[in-house]
Amino acid sequence: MDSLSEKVSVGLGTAHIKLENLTYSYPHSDSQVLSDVNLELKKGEFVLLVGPSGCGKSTLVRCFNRLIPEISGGSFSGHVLLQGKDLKNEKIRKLALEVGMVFQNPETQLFCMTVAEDISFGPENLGLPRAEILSRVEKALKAVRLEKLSNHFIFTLSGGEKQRTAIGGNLAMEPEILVLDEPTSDLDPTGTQEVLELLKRLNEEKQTTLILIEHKLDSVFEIADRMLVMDKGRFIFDGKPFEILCREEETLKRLGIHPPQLTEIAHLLGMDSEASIALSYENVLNRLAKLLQIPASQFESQIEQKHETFSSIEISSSVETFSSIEISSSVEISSFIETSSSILPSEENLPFVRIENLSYRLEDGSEILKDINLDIKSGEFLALLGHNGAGKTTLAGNLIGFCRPSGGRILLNGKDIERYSTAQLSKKVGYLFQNPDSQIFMDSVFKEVRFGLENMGIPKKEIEKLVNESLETMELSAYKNRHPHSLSRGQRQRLAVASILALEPDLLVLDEPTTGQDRGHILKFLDKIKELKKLGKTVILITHDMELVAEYAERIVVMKQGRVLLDGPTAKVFLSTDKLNEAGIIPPLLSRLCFDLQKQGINVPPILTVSELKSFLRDHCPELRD
Ligand SMILES: Nc1ncnc2c1ncn2[C@@H]1O[C@H](COP(=O)(O)OP(=O)(O)OP(=O)(O)O)[C@@H](O)[C@H]1O
Ligand SMILES: Nc1ncnc2c1ncn2[C@@H]1O[C@H](COP(=O)(O)OP(=O)(O)OP(=O)(O)O)[C@@H](O)[C@H]1O
Repeated sequence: MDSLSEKVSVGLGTAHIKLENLTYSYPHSDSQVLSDVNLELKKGEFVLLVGPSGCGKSTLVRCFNRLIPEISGGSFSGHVLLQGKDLKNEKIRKLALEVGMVFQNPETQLFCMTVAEDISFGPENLGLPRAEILSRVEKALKAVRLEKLSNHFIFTLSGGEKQRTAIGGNLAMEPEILVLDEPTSDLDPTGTQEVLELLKRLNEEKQTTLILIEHKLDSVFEIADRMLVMDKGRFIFDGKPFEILCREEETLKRLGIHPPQLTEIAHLLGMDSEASIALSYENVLNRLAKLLQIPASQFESQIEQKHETFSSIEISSSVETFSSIEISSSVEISSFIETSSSILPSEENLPFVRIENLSYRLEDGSEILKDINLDIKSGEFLALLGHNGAGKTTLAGNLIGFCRPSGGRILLNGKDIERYSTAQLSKKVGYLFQNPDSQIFMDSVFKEVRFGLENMGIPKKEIEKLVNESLETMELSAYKNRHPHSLSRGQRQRLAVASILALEPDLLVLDEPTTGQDRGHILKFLDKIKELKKLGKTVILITHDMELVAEYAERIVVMKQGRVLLDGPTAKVFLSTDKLNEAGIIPPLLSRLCFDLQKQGINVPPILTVSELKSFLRDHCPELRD
């Protein structure tokens, strides 16, 4: 046992969960996914499990209820003990009642017809009295805000609504141990905050032992007691989250695990070395306010500069927009438009995409999309945001011709999309499904990427080259002969992205493409998308990750209950906090800081990224220059 494993295995009293020398390989595979893992978790601990995509996190937690090796097969050695009891003779059915598990893909665990039936399934299996079952279901529905959808059919739910149902089902079981594998990946920011607060309460009030796997550390590092970092099937760090994040920043970044913005900013301000100051939003805000007591005049020129760049994006819809923003063209954006318009000649000078009075109704008459009007230019990078169930995926479905509008129309290059054949449309528009498993269907990684290209009539040699390039970009070359379903969730997501990227369509509609990815892979992938944008490709990114929106999108469209609520340049939209709140969106940390500084009369320009903050502070705070 190495020194780190020794440290990890030290615990007090009887461990709630104990792993002894756990080693595991999947069937038909020589490589060990878990290598001699030792761990003790105490009752009531709240543990954050992080690590790069494919390092073995999901594999590890599946050993806690014997899904591995019972269901998966493979070569397993070592022991898993639950309160001292070795699980090797336990039945999965029984363990499922003791160890709750929210899986990465909610669809794998929802099997009843309606939301309420699914949530009551667990308590019914516990043999509880009817009144207790009903009370638990009611509480769980409330906790995950699904009261209004309790009788809805599971298959009609949006991605986030399914994730909420899966979490609700586990809450209703009230297990002593709850494992959550990226439970908030499909939730809107408000939903994410609610679920995390709920977990914290569960942990404090019921002493539930929690193991939370997350790639996005911003909201979770403050609430967990302990952080375990995995790489290549073993633990490499174990300790208090904030300490690890500060002490091991370089190693973590190399692994693709990026520190939360709050710790990055605290580091920038030198606060991490001051033991007397707790790391909190308020303390960071106060420190910035103190540093930035600068006369307003110094900022005016900067604000103007920012607005010039922002104003380059035309605001098109009839919905509420930011009238204060002038509409003119910036050099950078207009050059994209020139490039793209020479590639994609548009009829009658129309924008690349025009959505006119679009509505979409279900058979029962309920209106999912209401009077949507949007113009999207070639080369724009637009983020489509909104609460779970707002209608984002439905709008995407209309754009790609999966759903037929009930009213209005969509023009692509000036031509109604109904006049395109499916083949023509699929060459122009690439759609990445919210759930990668909905689009993966070949039996090897290579064939999966090749499939779309073959249908485009490209010569064989050229296809091979394009497939290899695409796999290389998404760091999947090592897996090219593997069956896609033997990949980790993050790897499958990257495969789905690789298949779309290889086709280089004019319009890329990416429905939550970053789910299940570590930060390192996300940034590489979005940098690639940025390159495509420079070639005039248009990008619509549906996401709940506001930091990425701040970093990459020029324009934001916010939807609320089937309508467009806001439409404008990124920095401006993020300062519209009240409206965003209505749509379940919490602006990224830096926008919130700017907003709160402005409220204190400090005239900062809208800052969206840590590097923008860095250069701003370098210019205005001489004491921070080193
Ligand atoms: N059924 C399988 N057969 C073979 N290899 C598998 C199988 N399932 C997973 N693997 C491999 O095991 C490794 C660990 O996968 P796992 O799902 O545990 O990773 P992870 O850390 O949870 O990743 P992510 O963050 O992407 O979800 C990956 O390299 C994956 O390709
Ligand atoms: N066939 C259907 N029957 C009933 N309701 C439906 C159907 N299809 C979609 N809906 C409802 O329409 C609403 C919009 O769904 P959509 O998937 O477009 O939302 P979304 O904004 O993409 O959500 P998320 O962020 O959770 O993915 C949801 O409330 C969903 O339950």
